[in-house]
Amino acid sequence: MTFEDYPDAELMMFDLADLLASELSMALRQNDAVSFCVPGGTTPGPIFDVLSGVKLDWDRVTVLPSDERWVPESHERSNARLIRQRLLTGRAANARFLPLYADAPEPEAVLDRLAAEIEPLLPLNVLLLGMGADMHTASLFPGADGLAEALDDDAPLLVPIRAPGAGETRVTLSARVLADAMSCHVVITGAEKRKALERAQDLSADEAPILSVLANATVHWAP
Ligand SMILES: O=C1O[C@H](COP(=O)(O)O)[C@@H](O)[C@H](O)[C@H]1O
Repeated sequence: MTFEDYPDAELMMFDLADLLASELSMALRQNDAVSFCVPGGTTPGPIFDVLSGVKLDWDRVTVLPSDERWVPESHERSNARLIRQRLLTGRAANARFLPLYADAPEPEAVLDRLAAEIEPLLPLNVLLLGMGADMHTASLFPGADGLAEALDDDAPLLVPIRAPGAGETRVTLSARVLADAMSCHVVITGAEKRKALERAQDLSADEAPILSVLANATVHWAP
């Protein structure tokens, strides 16, 4: 793991957006089509705001969430909603979006169809992740029903997750899909998450699922 700390969050968001834009640009020079996987939650909005205005061949980029809350896009907790509102606007409106939600009461009914759409995008070219203070990343929650399957080396691409701390049912890209990304960045803010990241080093991936992606990741932290 590489750790980058920044004096303040605003600076970090700009620098990280710039870094992601260069990685996307380099990937677009080497590939006809590029995948860009991004988190939801409360942290990445400012990065999306910057990236949405960057000049890139967005029409050759497929954006997909790292995980999704099983709610329609009209719901305020939908990760797709955040991504559409903050990233897929301005210049980035030309990107293709692959949602991880489909209109079904439970994800199991549509998982195979969603996974078939993800498969051609792998390995992910550029991956941005968040982390919760409970050491979850994407929707790999400690103690979740579905976590063991999602952490397995032979896991399916997409796994349903149900966890007390997660609110609604989730789907998440499995740990192996995230860990295989060509470039992985984790963005976190605040003292609580920094302590959680330090604590994770002494735990197992079951207890601290963030560990499953850290080997090849750069963690970006600001107070
Ligand atoms: O529930 C989620 O949480 C993580 C972390 O979110 P944050 O609000 O603490 O930044 C996020 O990365 C993930 O995509 C989301 O579904």
